[in-house]
Amino acid sequence: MSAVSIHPSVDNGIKPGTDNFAGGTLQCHCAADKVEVKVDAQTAHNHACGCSKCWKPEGAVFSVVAVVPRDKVGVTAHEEKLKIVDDKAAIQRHACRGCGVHMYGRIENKDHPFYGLDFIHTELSPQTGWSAPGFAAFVSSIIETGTPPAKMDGIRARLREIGLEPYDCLSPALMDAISAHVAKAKGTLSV
Ligand SMILES: N[C@@H](CCC(=O)N[C@@H](CS)C(=O)NCC(=O)O)C(=O)O
Ligand SMILES: [Zn+2]
Ligand SMILES: [Zn+2]
Repeated sequence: MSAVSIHPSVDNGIKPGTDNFAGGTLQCHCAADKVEVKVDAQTAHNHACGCSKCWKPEGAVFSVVAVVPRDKVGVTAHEEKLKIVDDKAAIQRHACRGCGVHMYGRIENKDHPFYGLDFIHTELSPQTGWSAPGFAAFVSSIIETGTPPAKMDGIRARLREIGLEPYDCLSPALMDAISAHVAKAKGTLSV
């Protein structure tokens, strides 16, 4: 039996990012009039996401998604093709009307723990050197998009094998950052 497929960019091994990499462009999948986004920064917290809302390439079970400061992200071509997938979601995903690819996800709520960061998929970039994914988030959520629960043990084992520790929410470091943000707002944060 062939190995469980997670996402084409990690199924054959994960390539580390390049030191001093400073960004590049993202292009949608349209054959012509591609939406193009310029990102003037290396990504952080790159990870596989199993949630139903993040964009995945055809056939992939997981999305691969990272963050960059929002002021480092700009649309450089065919912005008119973009639409917000769900303007009620915390992350407003700007998708191409032509091909459906999500070009960037933006948080407009200034009180959100991740306000200031945009979510991007670096597989849309012709450049190499972007940071590599380091963990898998929202793993149990793949059941919501059709993965049989009986396959979950095998999928978690495969994620560990390729170095992506599986979590059913975010990684401990990010969950701690969220709780610290909440504690600070409540005045209960200890240092
Ligand atoms: N089980 C849900 C989880 C959705 C979810 O909470 N996704 C996370 C990871 S991207 C999130 O932060 N979502 C905020 C948003 O989509 O605005 C699903 O699969 O739809
Ligand atoms: Zn497109
Ligand atoms: Zn997600």
